[in-house]
Amino acid sequence: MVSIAAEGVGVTLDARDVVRDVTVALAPGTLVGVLGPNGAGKSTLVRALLGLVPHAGRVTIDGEPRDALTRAERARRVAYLPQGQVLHWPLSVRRLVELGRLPHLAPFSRLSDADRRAIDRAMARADVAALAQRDATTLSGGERARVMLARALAVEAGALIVDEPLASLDPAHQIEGMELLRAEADAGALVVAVLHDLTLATRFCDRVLVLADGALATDGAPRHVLTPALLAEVYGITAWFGEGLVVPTGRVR
Ligand SMILES: Nc1ncnc2c1ncn2[C@@H]1O[C@H](COP(=O)(O)OP(=O)(O)OP(=O)(O)O)[C@@H](O)[C@H]1O
Repeated sequence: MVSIAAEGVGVTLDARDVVRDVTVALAPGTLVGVLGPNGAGKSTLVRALLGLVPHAGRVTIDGEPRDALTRAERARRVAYLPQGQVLHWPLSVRRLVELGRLPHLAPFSRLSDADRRAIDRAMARADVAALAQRDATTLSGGERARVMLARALAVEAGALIVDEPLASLDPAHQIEGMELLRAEADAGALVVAVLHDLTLATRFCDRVLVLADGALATDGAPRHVLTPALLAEVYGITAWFGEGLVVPTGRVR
């Protein structure tokens, strides 16, 4: 069980405040969507939580200051799938997913049976077992996205932070991806997912943080906070709401 809390987190890049004074407490067993328009600061916020970008304010993991944990300890507690990763080396898919076990390995040690089982589980859950021997640089965008998700799952961390994990996935794999994140949360993990799809966020997330211009515009259960007024204000769109669907229908003039 892993919890993450941010207090007054702010990020300034090129003299611009791209994340502004964000305070949130993220509990184990929840699937939290991070929403907001392009450039709102979603990726930068999750990178700040992970300590990958210098920031103002405080971040704690399980109540301990994040920076008091070693890099390996952080990596074992919080797995991260960055946005749009590019692969440079011709590794097999299996080898790539194996990299997810690195935080668990002592220097120069080999994978244990437990590591291999974790890799098998992650590959099965992300539906990439059939790709195991493929050169990862030859995968389609959607296949690559699922392999990267498998690598993050292979960590078997208590918290999983995924940045646009559904990008390039076909509709069936998008739903499967969200079901998988939901199952992780139901099994006790804290899952934080940067998302663009309002319907999937509404259907699967317990809570959404909506960012606008770097600041939290709202934070709560999607069905309560994703209102026509909020979508107009934050995204500049109109939307049709019904049966758990939120379908953008036009732009606010
Ligand atoms: N290294 C950087 N230097 C300067 N500005 C940056 C840097 N990285 C990001 N930004 C800017 O910070 C803002 C927030 O970027 P971020 O990637 O966090 O947005 P986002 O909400 O994740 O967007 P998207 O939905 O397009 O992925 C953007 O305006 C971006 O151009």
